[in-house]
Amino acid sequence: SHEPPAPGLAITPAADDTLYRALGQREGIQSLIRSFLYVIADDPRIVDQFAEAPIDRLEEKLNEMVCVIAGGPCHYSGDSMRRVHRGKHISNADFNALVEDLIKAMDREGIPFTVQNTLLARLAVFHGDIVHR
Ligand code: HEM
Repeated sequence: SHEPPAPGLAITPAADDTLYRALGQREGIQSLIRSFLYVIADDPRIVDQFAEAPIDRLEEKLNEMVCVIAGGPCHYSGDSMRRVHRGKHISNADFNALVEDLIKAMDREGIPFTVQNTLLARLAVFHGDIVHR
């Protein structure tokens, strides 16, 4: 019999809420995630990989995840990054495309460069749980 796979990196709260406030709290994050999903929907490099994804759930879980890692008063109720992306054969190119889409969405939302980089750094730690799983 097999052991269940390790869940991967936990989605843990930030030490303080600086990033959460810089992103415009719950409303700012909601607006960002909405823009992000529109940019992905318009990206021929990766949109097909989301064809069967439950978009309402994805939107909710992305909101929760970004809120938590930004230090906001939220709870992440989704699955681990390793579990949710397992078997999807996501490549580095896919990952980079998604990061570019997030940057485009952050630009549209008027999020300053330094704030963008802080969020990207906190998401980058999940690369190993998402790519080639
Ligand atoms: C930093 C990068 C990423 C983050 C933070 C992220 C985050 C998430 C989250 C929070 C969910 C929802 C989890 C749940 O429903 O419990 C999800 C689902 C999903 N992600 Fe990602 N993701 C990333 C990269 C990618 C990439 C590069 C792809 C493919 C190009 C991808 C494809 C998907 C798909 C298809 C789902 C839906 C899974 C399903 O329920 O069928 N993700 N992701």
